[in-house]
Amino acid sequence: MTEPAQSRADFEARLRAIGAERYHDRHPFHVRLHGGHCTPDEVRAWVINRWQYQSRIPMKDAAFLSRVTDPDLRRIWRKRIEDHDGGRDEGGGLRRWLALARAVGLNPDYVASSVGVMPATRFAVDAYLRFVRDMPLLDAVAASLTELFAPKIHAQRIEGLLAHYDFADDSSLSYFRTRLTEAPEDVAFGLDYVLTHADTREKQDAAAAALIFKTDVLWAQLDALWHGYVDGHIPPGAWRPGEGMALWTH
Ligand SMILES: O=C(O)c1cc(C(=O)O)c2c(n1)C(=O)C(=O)c1cc(C(=O)O)[nH]c1-2
Repeated sequence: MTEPAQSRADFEARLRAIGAERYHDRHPFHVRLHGGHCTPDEVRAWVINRWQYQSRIPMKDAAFLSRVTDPDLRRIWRKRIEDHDGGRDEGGGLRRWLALARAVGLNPDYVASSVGVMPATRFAVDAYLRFVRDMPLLDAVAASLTELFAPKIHAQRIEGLLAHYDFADDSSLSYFRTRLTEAPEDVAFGLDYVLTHADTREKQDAAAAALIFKTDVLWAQLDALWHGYVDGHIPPGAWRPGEGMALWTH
């Protein structure tokens, strides 16, 4: 027998509890990064691998849009692609991420090529893209709700990086500052969508499972980073310190 649906408030509390327990702000790599304990090469490895996630986000949002029949939903959702891609002249989040790459001494063209990304990162990011392409739209929106917890980690990151690393300044960290205003708008819509459309216990369970899946996508990327660059087990083909550096730093 299926259980009755949870109330809106209880279901929201359930989703938030998933973040409190499983979001990647609790991962030891982020504690190390924000606490100033990463070596410059560990920071570079993070920037290179995280590019894979950033660069696929607009592709997963395009996959989502390609399945939406409601023009109102498409109109709201397409902002996400615009935030990351921006206009031809000013660019968007992706270009801001490459400014961070340059600030940590990497050649942005090397980072943008994704050549040095670890296999585990590719698999995790690809799993997210496929999930959004293949699963019910409600689950796909629910998976994006990790962004509920992102403003906190972005604020911690700005503070931690500014306090501990020479490369950190307003321009190199502009990606995170911009997300502080972009993400809350997206997530307010996404949360309302999920709370409204998950109107049976079965759909609520599926949405909660989607959010857990997404926290795993994020966590697994940092596990791989730790294994590769803190413990020193760099997989074949992945970036090795010294590769992909800018010819000059500023
Ligand atoms: O720095 C982070 O910890 C972090 C996490 C997440 C997230 O929770 O998925 C996103 C972002 N940043 C981010 O910048 C971003 O644009 C973004 C989009 C999405 C998504 O699932 O659509 N998540 C995230």
